[in-house]
Amino acid sequence: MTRNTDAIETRGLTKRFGTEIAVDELDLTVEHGTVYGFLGPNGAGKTTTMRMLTSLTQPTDGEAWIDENPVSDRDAIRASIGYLPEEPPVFDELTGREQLEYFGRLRDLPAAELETRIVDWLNRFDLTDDADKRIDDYSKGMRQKIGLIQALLHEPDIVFLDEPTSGLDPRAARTVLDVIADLTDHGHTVFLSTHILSVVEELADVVGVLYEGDLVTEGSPAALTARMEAEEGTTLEDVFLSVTAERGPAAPESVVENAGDASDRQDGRVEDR
Ligand SMILES: Nc1ncnc2c1ncn2[C@@H]1O[C@H](COP(=O)(O)OP(=O)(O)OP(=O)(O)O)[C@@H](O)[C@H]1O
Repeated sequence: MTRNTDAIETRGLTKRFGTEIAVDELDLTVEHGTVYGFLGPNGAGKTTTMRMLTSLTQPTDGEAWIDENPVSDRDAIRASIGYLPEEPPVFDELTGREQLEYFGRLRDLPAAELETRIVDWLNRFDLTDDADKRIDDYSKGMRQKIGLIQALLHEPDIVFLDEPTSGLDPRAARTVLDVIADLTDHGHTVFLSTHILSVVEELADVVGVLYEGDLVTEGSPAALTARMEAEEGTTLEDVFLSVTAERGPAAPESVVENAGDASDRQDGRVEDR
């Protein structure tokens, strides 16, 4: 893929629910063919951001583009994106295979091609033997696998994954990580939200940490850990705990103002925005 535009761009993207600000003037740029690891504590605004980027909820303010198309233009971005939300959107009364066939038809995939892809994906996720069972008889992990296949079936340029390894056994989780690596090898972009930091450490080109709707730090995993001063063995978990530490009276404004410079680190906190 040789395009000059970014896969995802947001400027001042904001979502309010009543008086609560879930996402606060978010500026993000995600390049094509990369994995963006989107971290943050519970309630930080990650899902809300992904729902705005996939056109499932409208921003209160600001703008966002997928591959140069504004997210408000749902038809324009539909073919380019795949989304695995926290709860996979599946019909309990269908079998796994029927669910994927239904979804593939919605995406206008030619019948023969659709069948080939379904067989391949079911096989890859070890679901072939259960493909003709109703989804309401599936385990959480099996539903998750169907949701993930559904997000990838139409081979979208940009994939949004919310906790993709949730409920998966170690072998299936490894398959997911391999799939994500394959996607970027083929020029696709992955926007990945997870609480499993080892996944991000392994896969992400860039990590952004959201805290109370603000992007409090961003960089490659190596750069973020290096920024925590030259402490041997600093992990992404240390960075996460540092930048998402409760903001209270003991956290002076200057920490935020001087952000980005490890020498300005105070109270064990590092912020670059
Ligand atoms: N539909 C809604 N109505 C009201 N408030 C909402 C709604 N959706 C989200 N929120 C609020 O917005 C904030 C961000 O929620 P969001 O689900 O985006 O967080 P998250 O980072 O995805 O959290 P988690 O890691 O727990 O999934 C929270 O305070 C949440 O209560």
